[in-house]
Amino acid sequence: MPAHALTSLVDQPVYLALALIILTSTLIFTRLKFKSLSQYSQNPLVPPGSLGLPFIGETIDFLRAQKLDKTHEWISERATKYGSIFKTSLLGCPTVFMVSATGNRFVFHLNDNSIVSNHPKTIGTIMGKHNTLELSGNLHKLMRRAMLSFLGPEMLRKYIGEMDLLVIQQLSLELEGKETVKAVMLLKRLAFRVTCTLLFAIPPGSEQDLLLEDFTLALRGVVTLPFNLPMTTFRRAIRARERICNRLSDLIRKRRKEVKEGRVSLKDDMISSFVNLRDENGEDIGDDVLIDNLFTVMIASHDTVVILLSLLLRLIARNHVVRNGIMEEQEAILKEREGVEDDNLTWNDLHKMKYTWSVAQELMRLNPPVPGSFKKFVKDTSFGGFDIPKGWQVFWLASVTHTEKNSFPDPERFDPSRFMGPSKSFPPFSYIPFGAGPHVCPGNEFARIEVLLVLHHMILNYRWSEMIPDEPITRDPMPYPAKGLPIKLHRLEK
Ligand code: HEM
Repeated sequence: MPAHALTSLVDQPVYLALALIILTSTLIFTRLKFKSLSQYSQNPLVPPGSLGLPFIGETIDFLRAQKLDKTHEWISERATKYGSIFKTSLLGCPTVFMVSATGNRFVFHLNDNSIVSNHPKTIGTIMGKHNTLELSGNLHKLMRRAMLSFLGPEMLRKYIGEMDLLVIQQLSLELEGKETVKAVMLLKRLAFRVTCTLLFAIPPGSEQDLLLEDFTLALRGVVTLPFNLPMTTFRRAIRARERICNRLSDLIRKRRKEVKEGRVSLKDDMISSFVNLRDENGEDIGDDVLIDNLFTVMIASHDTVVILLSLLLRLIARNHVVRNGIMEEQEAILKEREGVEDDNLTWNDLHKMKYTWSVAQELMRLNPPVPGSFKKFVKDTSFGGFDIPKGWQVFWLASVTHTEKNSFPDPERFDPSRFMGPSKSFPPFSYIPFGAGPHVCPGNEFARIEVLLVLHHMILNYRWSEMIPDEPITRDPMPYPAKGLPIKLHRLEK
């Protein structure tokens, strides 16, 4: 899930002039708004820090740091200078950073009347205005419950075998006979296939392929400037979103009919479980809400899992200790399965993958796939002796508390054993790769299973090495290997 987006310029040069005019008018308008928001900085009790240049604030500097994978340093520098709560200004809005577990707790515990999501316009447009992250109150609870009925342990146990089969099929389709492959693209196709097949019951084949094409176009719209003009990335993304929504709308209609005729049960897939949802007054909640929420699941289950898996494959290629540890654990599981009738991995097998998951957890500590996101205060509030005015935003972020010395001794060291054994507990809100509070990720278990299955089959069948030594991570804004992680494959003899 993107933390924020403002990194690429409009892609058609003919629009540059027009874009500048729109940008200038937006700047003038936003500057007025900014002026009224930043006047609060005269208040000596607002957090210390610098609002930077008028309107632009520190946005350019922040984006540059992000692109170079130096966000952590950017924040730590200011935290050292001003303390664990400081102000800056990003994207035309005074912004507070709270770099402590207590700051995280404060932000995640505030209720809907005090704080709301504040994603950039591109995200709202592409995910839809009813997307789960923007919802609050009863409607949010209703949609989350419906999602969790599919993403909770009871259902996961049911479809582990199916997910295992899908992973095996997709890996053999992608890797059979290949000596090199771009891992990020492979993982994107795999993750999309798993979500569509298991959660939406859209069978693999041409329909999924067409959806993936549109999905890829739509995602590009999240990380561009929001100029809805012909031939821009944003316009193409909006069109792609419309086609996906039409398809989801057809599927909702079809499933509603099938459920009514008793041909499909509400427990068969997420779309079926959505079709009969009613609000607290028994009213239909509208297909537009259902569509936006299904599309949110499609997006939320994609880059997150792909980033984690890409970074894991990169790590395994680089670190022999980690590779050997995972290999040993997975071989032991394979051995224990000898003579077992069930062809596919089970819930029980996954629970034995403790070291493998600890590696993933430690990787998410140092490189959270969702580094953080914006929320906005809708009421004047105060924290740690500072006033935070209504209208200011806060950027909650995982990465800094993930390297807090008191919670994680020797924080820069990669050490999966932090997550193993009974004494692994960290202070609440210090480790938050899946967020926290009312919007905490409902797909964390689904993600865990998908990641473990892919690693199991990859490590037992292949050895791989990076084709670009020391390929860096870039944040555009998601933390991906900069060149898509091309790898050289060597199939292991059985
Ligand atoms: C490694 C994988 C994943 C990571 C690191 C991750 C992380 C997160 C984070 C940090 C949030 C909170 C965002 C916020 O508060 O602004 C979130 C929300 C969400 N995630 Fe995940 N996620 C992952 C996988 C998944 C998967 C596989 C699914 C679905 C199958 C999913 C579905 C969602 C949904 C629907 C939300 C919004 C929840 C709400 O607003 O109530 N995520 N995720």
